[in-house]
Amino acid sequence: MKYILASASPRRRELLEQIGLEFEIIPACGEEVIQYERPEEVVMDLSRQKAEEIVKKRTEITIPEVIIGADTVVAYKDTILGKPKDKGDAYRMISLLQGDSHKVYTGVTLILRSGEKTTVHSFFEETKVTMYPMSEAEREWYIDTKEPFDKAGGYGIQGKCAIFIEKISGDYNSVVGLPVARIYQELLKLGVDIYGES
Ligand SMILES: Cc1cn([C@H]2C[C@H](O)[C@@H](COP(=O)(O)OP(=O)(O)OP(=O)(O)O)O2)c(=O)[nH]c1=O
Repeated sequence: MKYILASASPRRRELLEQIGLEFEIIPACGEEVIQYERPEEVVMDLSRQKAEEIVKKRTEITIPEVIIGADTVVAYKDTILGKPKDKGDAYRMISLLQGDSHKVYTGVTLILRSGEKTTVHSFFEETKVTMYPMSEAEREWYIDTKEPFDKAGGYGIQGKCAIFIEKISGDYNSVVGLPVARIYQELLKLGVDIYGES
């Protein structure tokens, strides 16, 4: 089985490396078109768009393959937060999230291709994250670390923002960008055992 990660995210790459999977990276570069309101639908749909873009690029396949697409957003009350566009946007996001709880959604689409058969399987993980209150000076300091800019919700739980995380409920790796345990379980359901392969 060949595994392809349809992502340019270094965090997703590191998480797949961490579990010992051998895989190729083919980032999806198409524009993400949001057409849903509920965060779980948004992330599943965007993850499918990313994985399907790679399927279209690979018309001739010689061995069975699994393509993995993923997308992460932060939801605070009715607001969905993607990546901040600029410093002001990052400040707005971190101000919204500090001193309260929010949810992080990561959607994953696995596309299994073997012979003539293609199986598309999407799912999502929801993780609740609670942040301590942050003073204005702390928010400014955090934005100056530049960490917020390529991350949904404008923070990285795995970086300096860790000092502001009071608690989480759910999968930590999903917040970082890829729920590897759930992916393993879902692959098993599809009949793919990444460690049992000969
Ligand atoms: C909330 C949070 C998000 N993130 C990251 C994970 C994702 O990389 C990013 C959300 O953006 P995404 O659009 O999901 O992914 P991406 O653009 O980085 O990569 P690609 O589309 O090529 O797969 O935010 C963290 O690293 N830490 C966090 O705590």
